Amino acid sequence: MSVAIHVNNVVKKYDKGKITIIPGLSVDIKNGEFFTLLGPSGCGKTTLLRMIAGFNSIEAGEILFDEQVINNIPAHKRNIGMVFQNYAIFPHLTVQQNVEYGLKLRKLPKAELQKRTETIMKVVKIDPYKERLPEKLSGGQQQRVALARAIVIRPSVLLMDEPLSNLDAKLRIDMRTAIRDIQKDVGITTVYVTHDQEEALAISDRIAVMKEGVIQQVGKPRDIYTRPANIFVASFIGHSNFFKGTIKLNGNEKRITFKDGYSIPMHNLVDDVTDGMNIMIAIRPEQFSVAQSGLEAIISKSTFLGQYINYQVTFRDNMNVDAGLSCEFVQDLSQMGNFYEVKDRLYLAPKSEQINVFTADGERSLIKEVRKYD
Ligand SMILES: Nc1ncnc2c1ncn2[C@@H]1O[C@H](COP(=O)(O)OP(=O)(O)OP(=O)(O)O)[C@@H](O)[C@H]1O
Repeated sequence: MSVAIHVNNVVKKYDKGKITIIPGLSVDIKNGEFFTLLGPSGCGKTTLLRMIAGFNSIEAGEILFDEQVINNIPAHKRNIGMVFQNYAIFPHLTVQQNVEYGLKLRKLPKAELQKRTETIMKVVKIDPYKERLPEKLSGGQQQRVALARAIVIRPSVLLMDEPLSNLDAKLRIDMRTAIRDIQKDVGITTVYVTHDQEEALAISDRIAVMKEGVIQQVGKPRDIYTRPANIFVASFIGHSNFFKGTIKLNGNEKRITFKDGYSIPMHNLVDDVTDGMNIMIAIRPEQFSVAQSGLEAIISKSTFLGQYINYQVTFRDNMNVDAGLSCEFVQDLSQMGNFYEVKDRLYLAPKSEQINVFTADGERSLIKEVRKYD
């Protein structure tokens, strides 16, 4: 029923071939996986999703569902369920009629049609409203109807394009949990498009981070957050503070040195490095600890966030890259020592086993572990 999706070197051009949006993209999506395409606006997420759906032509390469090439199979024969941002449910049909619509088109026997409709309305928790028209439902309920209508036909693949972006913040969080639970319940291969990194991290089995039609990294949410493949991913997912530095090799010892001369051991975490090599260092706010020695910083702002305090700091000699931008570290209240005030001076020691190191141009991680996610 559900299938794996193989995208092999696909190319998408618009404007009679004058503009290339996707220059040659490959990715394998596993059967039953919740797979998210994440990237900034205009990077080609929707374009790729529409190629899988059959609404966009494919200029080169091929897309397969399991072993079958689908390039030339029209959209309505690909057995796909789709959910969009604007729900796209029929306003003149009740909830139940909306859900059973696709089954009627497929001329299912009445008993089977009723059974499937009832089951799916219970799964997505819309059965109490089955007689209502969509206008009498909240946004979240309407989106559940759209989801039920997409999965009741038992599609091979479920495609979702920013399905939560019309909902308010709290409902978005409730719905993303619901979508994730329902997807696991039904076990259907799902490709989900969003530009919201927090949503992607919360909902996905794996994420492909895209930039200008090119996949930058594919991986589990935790791996992408902890071991980004390049500076684009490190800055797009979560917050990172960036510093320039150099590699120091001394026998078997590998260290990184910051601009002010402070250095820390990198043990065997980095490879493919040479002595004196220029690098870019990315440190997340939670990857600093306050210590006796480290990078000298002055607190410029402190924000109490309940579980955490977030401090904005400036470093001595403005040594961080983009010194004009806020540089942050956070203190977990459960491990709280001192509180700090604006203008306090302190030393921040990077946790060397957690931080990330890249080539000077930011294009490639030098952390050995990243390779295993390729
Ligand atoms: N039919 C079209 N003709 C020409 N250019 C198009 C067409 N559709 C999309 N584009 C362009 O292709 C690029 C990628 O668009 P796409 O909608 O895939 O991006 P996206 O990553 O989904 O962005 P968003 O998050 O804003 O929806 C954009 O620059 C867009 O302007």
